[in-house]
Amino acid sequence: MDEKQKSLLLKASSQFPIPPGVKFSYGTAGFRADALILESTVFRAGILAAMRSMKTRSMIGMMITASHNKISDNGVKIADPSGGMLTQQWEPFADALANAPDSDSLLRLITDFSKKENIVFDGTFRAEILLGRDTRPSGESLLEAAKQGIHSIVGSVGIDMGVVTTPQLHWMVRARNKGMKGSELDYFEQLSSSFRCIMDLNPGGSVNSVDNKLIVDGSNGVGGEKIESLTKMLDGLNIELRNSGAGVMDILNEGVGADFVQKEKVVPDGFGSNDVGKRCASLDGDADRLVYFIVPSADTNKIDIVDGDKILSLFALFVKEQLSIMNIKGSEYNSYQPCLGVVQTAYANGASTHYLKELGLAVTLTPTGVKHLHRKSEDYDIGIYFEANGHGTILFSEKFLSWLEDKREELASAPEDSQQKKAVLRLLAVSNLINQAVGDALSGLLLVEAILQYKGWSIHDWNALYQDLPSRQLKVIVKDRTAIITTNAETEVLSPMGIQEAINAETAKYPQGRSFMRPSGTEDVVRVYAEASTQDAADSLANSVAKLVDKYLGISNS
Ligand SMILES: CC(=O)N[C@H]1[C@@H](OP(=O)(O)O)O[C@H](CO)[C@@H](O)[C@@H]1O
Ligand SMILES: [Mg+2]
Repeated sequence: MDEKQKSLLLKASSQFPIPPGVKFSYGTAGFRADALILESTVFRAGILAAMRSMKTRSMIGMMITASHNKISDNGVKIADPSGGMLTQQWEPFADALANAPDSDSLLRLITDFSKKENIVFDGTFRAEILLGRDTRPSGESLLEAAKQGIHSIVGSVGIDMGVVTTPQLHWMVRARNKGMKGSELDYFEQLSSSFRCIMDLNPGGSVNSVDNKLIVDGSNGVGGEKIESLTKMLDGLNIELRNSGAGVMDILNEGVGADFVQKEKVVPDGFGSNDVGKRCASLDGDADRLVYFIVPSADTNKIDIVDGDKILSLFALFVKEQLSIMNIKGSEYNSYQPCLGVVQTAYANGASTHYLKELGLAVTLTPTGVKHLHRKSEDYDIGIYFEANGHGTILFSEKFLSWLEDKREELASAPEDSQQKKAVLRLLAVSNLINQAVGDALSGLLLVEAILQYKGWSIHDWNALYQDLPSRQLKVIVKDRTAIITTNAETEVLSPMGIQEAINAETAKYPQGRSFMRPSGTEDVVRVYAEASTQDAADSLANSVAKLVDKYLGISNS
């Protein structure tokens, strides 16, 4: 590194001292904290993004968001060239960078790491970073900090995409690195044209046969604004947007949004007795999560949640159906058997896992966090993953897509009503509609709507695929959650010794009982999950396990 680069880094970083007494960690969802203490972290993440761009010789993404967290929080995540999450191998460097106490130690870290990774700072490569932010007011000043970080590496440029959803930014990075057009308009065009294509292939054409009104809770965030732009380009879908964030009293994620709805299981603000029985959906604050819900009666504020597991089940059912239409016995299609796999975490409702296995699908569990689910899904020709909280997508392998393209050509002259041809065209359209970089509430919503239309199903028909087992989640504050070691996709505890046997003994007391504990990757708590055949039983099992956590690891336990 030459003297010019060194002094640029020293000078710029001295403008962004780290706040005293805070430890930052690039957890499951990037850096996240109160926005007031994040400037130095975002500045340093800008440096990291530029270095990642130099290392990969590709465009990198940087998204400023704290998703479903409170409006006063913010955060930053890096998108790798594929549009996916930053490689885990760089996470320790991200942590070290964010916590370096002063400019000199920061410079030393950068010098050492760049030597190890063979990154040469000679200004010859033009590192490019696509920048996006959600609607949080703190986003603007943090964006400036990010730019300063990027500019402190000679030859690096930041391209500001403005206010976008997290999945939009990831999509743009992926598209641009594939040499395709990657503006917001391109994103909307791709989603709307592939949606139209699937709808046109539906048995009744794009004319809607089921109740087509969908009410969307935009979480008072960026998703609402974007869904309005998208809806303008769509026919065959009637969306009523609520909680758009436009009103003076509308506070991001407060009493609204996918996280609130899925965790609290009560109606979000702006919904009520007039919505009984209607098809409703909630996005989260940065629109990478999607859940549906039904208000079952005017007498309660409770809702029936149609969560990520049910979205996964609907997608899996649809894809499986298309594969079996293509795979007519005795036809040439038998020669290649595409492998369809589904990926969940331990939080998936047991009834969903049972349903998917009954469908004959390969179901795998991974640890919590979409990076784990995403990576596992890449093992399949078609890998579908979802977290129960509504983050998920469908991944198509290059091999499978080129096989589908060949089939399309072969069937070009087949009659318009050829079922095989339609199935091929549908799956190709799904691969264009669904965001293959990360889970995306907008593209997920369009696919749900298109499939419901295809099947002629109401939200009630969909919800009846299986009935969720009653479940309960609790948080327990412990002395040191890093003392916990889990295994088997976090379903079992290895350390502290003895606790797993105690959990097993509790769980065995309950019909259809299942429970586990794990340290959260985003909060300083231990999460306890339990399910059983009745709500009372699930509550009681969760409480017993929480007591065990407290006994073995609690604050009072010295
Ligand atoms: C039970 C639960 O919902 N956990 C969430 C939560 O992780 P924790 O490690 O459980 O804090 O935040 C993650 C990031 O948003 C998300 O991927 C995950 O599903
Ligand atoms: Mg989110």
